[in-house]
Order: sequence, then C-alpha cells, then structure tokens
Amino acid sequence: MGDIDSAFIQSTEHRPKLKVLESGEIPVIDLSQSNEEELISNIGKACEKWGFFQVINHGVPFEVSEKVEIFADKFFKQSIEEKKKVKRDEVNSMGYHDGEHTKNVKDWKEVFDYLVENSTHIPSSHELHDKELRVLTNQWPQYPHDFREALQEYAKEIEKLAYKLLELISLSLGLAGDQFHGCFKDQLSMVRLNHYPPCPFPDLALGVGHHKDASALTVLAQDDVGGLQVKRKSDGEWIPVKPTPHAFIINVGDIVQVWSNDKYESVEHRVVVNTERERYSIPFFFFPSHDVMVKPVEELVTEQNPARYREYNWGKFFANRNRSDFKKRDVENIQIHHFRILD
Ligand SMILES: O=C(O)CCC(=O)C(=O)O
Ligand SMILES: [Fe+2]
Repeated sequence: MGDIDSAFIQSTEHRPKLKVLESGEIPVIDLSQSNEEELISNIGKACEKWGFFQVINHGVPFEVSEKVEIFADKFFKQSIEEKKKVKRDEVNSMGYHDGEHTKNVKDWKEVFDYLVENSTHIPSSHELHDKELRVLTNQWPQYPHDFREALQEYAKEIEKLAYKLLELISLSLGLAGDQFHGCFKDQLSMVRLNHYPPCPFPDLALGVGHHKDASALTVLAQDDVGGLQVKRKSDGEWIPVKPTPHAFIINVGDIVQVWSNDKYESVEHRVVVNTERERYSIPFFFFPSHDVMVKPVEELVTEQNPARYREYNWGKFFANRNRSDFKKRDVENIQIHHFRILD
C-alpha cells in the first residue's frame, strides 16, 4: 500500500468516520411541478433547513450531461504529461490542476476548470488599491476531439438552470424573480470537472476537505459512486448525499448567504474517498461579474434585522481565493466571515 504523502493527511478532527450515517434526507424537488407557489415554498424551506437540495425534471437534456461525463473520463485517462499541457498556474487559474489544497490540506483529486464565458475580466491582483483588470481565458486541450464543444454546451444548459434556480430562490426570499440577474452580465461562473481516483487511505485523506462554496449557488452533477457529505445544520453530523439518477445537487453559496443576510446559509460540505472506485463530479459555480459589490439586499435589512456584513468586491474575493489553491499557506484564505459586522 505504501505511505501517504503527508500533504494529504487531515488533522484528527477533520478525518472522516468510515461508518457513515444513512442518507436520503436531503430534499428532492421536482422542478416540473405545476404549483409554483408550492415549489417556491419548498425551495425556501430546503435552503433554510439544509442549504442543499436535489432537483429532478430540471430540463437539462440527459445526453448533454452524459457527453460531458464521457469526455471527462477520456481527458483524465490521458498521461499526466498530456494533461499538464493545459495546466493552470498562478496567472491562469483555468485548466488542469492536481495539487489543490482546501483549508491548507491537499485534496485527493484532479480537476479541469473552465469559464462559462470563455474569457472574462478579473482584477489583476487581490490588492484592494490595485484597480487594474486583466483577461482570464480558457485553456482547451487538443484531445479529446470535440471536448470544448461538449463542455461549452453543458455550461450553457446549466447556466439556464442556474438562472431559474436563482429566480426561485429570490422569489422565496420575497424578492423579484430577476433581482440578481444584472449581477451576472460579465459573469465569472466556471465549471469544474472533478476526478477522484481510488484512494487507499480513506481514514486519513479527503477528496475535498470541508469547505463552503464562494458562489451565489452551485449546481452539481455526481455519478453513482457517492462521497459528498453535507454538515447537517441541526447537529453538525456529516450526512451523505445519496446519488439520485439524473438529479442535480444544488447548494446555497456564500453570496446568497450574504444577500439574504444569513436567512439562507452556505453549508459546509466535503468529499470522502473510495478505496475501490474512481468518482466524477461536475460542479457549476454561479459567480457574478468581477465588479459586483456583495452585501445584504436592502429589502431584507430592517432595524430589527440590521445588515450583518460589510460589502465586499467579488472580483477581489475571487482573486484572493485563487492565490491559496496552490500551496499550503499558514493563514486561512479569505472568507465571508471576515466581512461580518459584529454586534
Ligand atoms: O464532488 C463533490 O461532490 C463536491 C465537490 C465540491 O464540493 C466542490 O468542488 O466545491
Ligand atoms: Fe463545494
């Protein structure tokens, strides 16, 4: 079996229990249901109680998702030299990467990231005084053929679903359906292909360490292997999300937490590894444009419920996060709680 590289070892408190609780609790919501009021209410309840739900009958054609899964497998099965031809680096954060750290511990996975908009503006640096922008562009591999077309088609389909979900979430908060649409004009949204190889150290390593997504919301496809766990709000237990055929897993991200002034929380989640089977998952992170200032929505702020966050610039937050993905750093990376107004 050999020894595990110490970069992968989780601290004792974050190591997974090998015996997991029964799953099946995360709500499954049918988006095709005709009673819109009930649909909105169910989404609101799921956001409040879990921060996570699954959707079925979502309108994304199965062939589009299936194609991406096949291409993902073809891409990751190539040699490391081939994959590294589209390696991400500190300047271009899109492309292939096999050294990501979450909370300063290395994840047992490899990824391929691409932007939904193909190229978009981001701040040149995380420094607040630096107003310069630069263009962030996708890197596409030569092989597999038609990889780019399949992945872009997928992104466009999921983007439609993400707008629809954001609309339903806005309505559930008592806001206009299109309240946030303007924030995504020059969006930084990206799709990630996650490949988790089998791992002989399931008690020490994680596929992705515990974290919250920085997005407004995340739309995740997973295969039938399982491994995603969500921290239950009521008692802090890690609950597995059972793979549901053709469903997407939706979670509230940090931005919706701030917009909703903590009504909907961005919930911690992580991925445990599997000793026998490799696993694929594909999150779509719905990210606003770089110039969006994120703050609690005015309509949701009252004297009794004052704003709990100072505003922050999304582009700078994004640039700051990208710095920490490469190596173990001694400090915690940027989090929304750094903008919390203490009472
Ligand atoms: O693989 C999964 O199920 C989740 C991955 C995840 O949480 C992430 O990439 O942010
Ligand atoms: Fe995540």
